[in-house]
This record gives sequence, C-alpha cells and structure tokens, in this order.
Amino acid sequence: MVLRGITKRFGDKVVLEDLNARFLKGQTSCIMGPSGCGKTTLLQLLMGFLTPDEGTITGVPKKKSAVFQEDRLCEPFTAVSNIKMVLGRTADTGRIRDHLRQLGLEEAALDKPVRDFSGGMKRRVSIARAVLFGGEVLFLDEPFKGLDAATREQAMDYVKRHTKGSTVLLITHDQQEARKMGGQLLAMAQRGEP
Ligand SMILES: Nc1ncnc2c1ncn2[C@@H]1O[C@H](COP(=O)(O)OP(=O)(O)OP(=O)(O)O)[C@@H](O)[C@H]1O
Repeated sequence: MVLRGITKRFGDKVVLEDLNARFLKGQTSCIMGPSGCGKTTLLQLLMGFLTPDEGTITGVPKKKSAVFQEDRLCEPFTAVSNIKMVLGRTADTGRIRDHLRQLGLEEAALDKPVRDFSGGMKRRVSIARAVLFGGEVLFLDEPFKGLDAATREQAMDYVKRHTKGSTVLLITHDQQEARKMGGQLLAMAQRGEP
C-alpha cells in the first residue's frame, strides 16, 4: 500500500500534510505518534472511510479486517453470534469458540450476551472477529488498550500467530508492544514538529 503526497483537512484544520508512506505486503507495520497527530485518520483513509484532499493511495487490498478503537459489538448478542454476523451464519462455530478460548475467554462466557462482558473481554471478541474474518490486510487501532499485562501478551501472541504472511497495520502508543509485534515502524509527528 502506497500513499503519495497525502493531505487531509477537516475544515481549516490540516491533519496530514504531504504524507508519503509505503506499507509492505505481508509485513507488520507499527504506527506511533502523539495523540491527535492523525494516526486514526491515516487508517480511515486506507480503509476508504475518508478520502484525501490531495494525493493518491494505491495497492489497498479489497478484503480488509479491522479492530477499531471502539469495540463495535452488538451488546445483546453472544460473542459467537457477534462473530457470525461478520463471517456468516454457516461459519464453523467450533473454530470461533476455539479462537475465543485462545484469547483466554472462558467457555462459560461464550454464550452470554456481550453486554455482560468486561471491557477487556469485549476487546478480545473484536480482535477475534477481525482475525477470523481473514482480510488480506488487518488494521488495528490500539487493539490491546485496556488489557492487563498478561492478557495483552496473550492477545499479541494470538495476533502474531494468526497473521503470519498477512499485511498488518498496528497503531500503538506502547514501545514494548511495537517491539514485540515487530516489522517496520512509522513514527508520525504532530504537524509543525520535526
Ligand atoms: N471527522 C473529523 N472531523 C473533524 N476533525 C477530526 C475528525 N476526525 C479527526 N479529527 C481531528 O483530526 C486530528 C487527528 O485525529 P486522529 O484521531 O487521526 O488522531 P490520532 O493520532 O489517531 O489520535 P489518538 O492517538 O488520540 O487516537 C484531531 O485533532 C482530531 O480532532
């Protein structure tokens, strides 16, 4: 995926200016930078939810998976049902349950509505949903935020294990997380900073 000369404004506010970047196919790229520098905006441009004011974006695969900053789950539905909403009704229930267990969710929780889940449990359902959807590219916007240290390790291992050979873009504020996920690093600065 290649971005050339990307400028994005919201009204008078210029968020990205003449940004050039290349994300290598089949590799993980970590995007870091201060709050408000435009990381989520960059992901939304790549996902096609926003259009640039100037510049071009090429090479974005059609089939995309994403973990957004919000979980975007249907609260009255179970974890398994939430994932089936994306994969289709005929998706392999056993495989979905297995993935949720790999993320440390208890068997007994899987058939409860996600409104009864903790924030960390919801996070893991949205991570499993994105991984199971199996996009050619996986966009992850601070997916491990709010997880305790052990669960975070488990979730990072899970993502690494299931995305070998896929293109992954991860936004994170955590250096350790970026080191563990590996790949290339895109360090973004606030506009006006070097
Ligand atoms: N739809 C929008 N309309 C107006 N301004 C917006 C919109 N989306 C983002 N912005 C502004 O653009 C700037 C960049 O936002 P963005 O969410 O991309 O930053 P970020 O680097 O992802 O921040 P964080 O690390 O806090 O998530 C912010 O000042 C934000 O207020």
